[in-house]
Amino acid sequence: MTIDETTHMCFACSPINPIGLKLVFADKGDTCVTRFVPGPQHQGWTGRVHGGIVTTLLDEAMAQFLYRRDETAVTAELTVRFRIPAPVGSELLVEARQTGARGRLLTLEAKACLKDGTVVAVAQGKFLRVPPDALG
Ligand SMILES: CCCCCCCC(=O)SCCNC(=O)CCNC(=O)[C@H](O)C(C)(C)COP(=O)(O)OP(=O)(O)OC[C@H]1O[C@@H](n2cnc3c(N)ncnc32)[C@H](O)[C@@H]1OP(=O)(O)O
Repeated sequence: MTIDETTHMCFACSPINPIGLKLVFADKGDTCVTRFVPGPQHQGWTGRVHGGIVTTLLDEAMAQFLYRRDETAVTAELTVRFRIPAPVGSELLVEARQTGARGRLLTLEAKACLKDGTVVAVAQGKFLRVPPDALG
């Protein structure tokens, strides 16, 4: 399945969604990676990035890992551990990798780090394969 870059409006990765994060991904070894600098519009408590935004980064990195490997799958379950507050204005490095596959169930993990390597949050994701036409 290939996404039409000119029309898709994914909040996380569309280049044309006006309020989206506009994430750009790359494969690095056995991981899928992206970088994001959260702005003041992404905060929850003052100065801290909203946990939902951090979760979106982690979820999308895992989803992109699969998409880039021709898997059509959706997030079925997601667990996030927020280790430290993510400061507004500091670049986050996000990477995802696959940890398993059994039938339709694919398991992945992702982490978001500051530039110095400090881990901000980690996630475990379960994704279920669906038919390509289920994703429009
Ligand atoms: C390019 C990137 C694009 C961006 C994408 C970003 C990622 C996303 O946001 S995806 C959107 C968010 N997620 C969704 O919308 C998913 C919503 N949920 C669904 O569509 C369905 O519940 C779906 C497809 C996950 C499962 O439904 P369905 O296909 O009917 O399967 P279902 O019958 O419930 O389960 C099938 C099997 O999987 C198992 N299963 C289902 N969920 C889980 C789970 N969380 N953990 C373990 N097993 C599970 C079931 O137990 C069942 O096992 P078995 O066959 O042995 O009985």
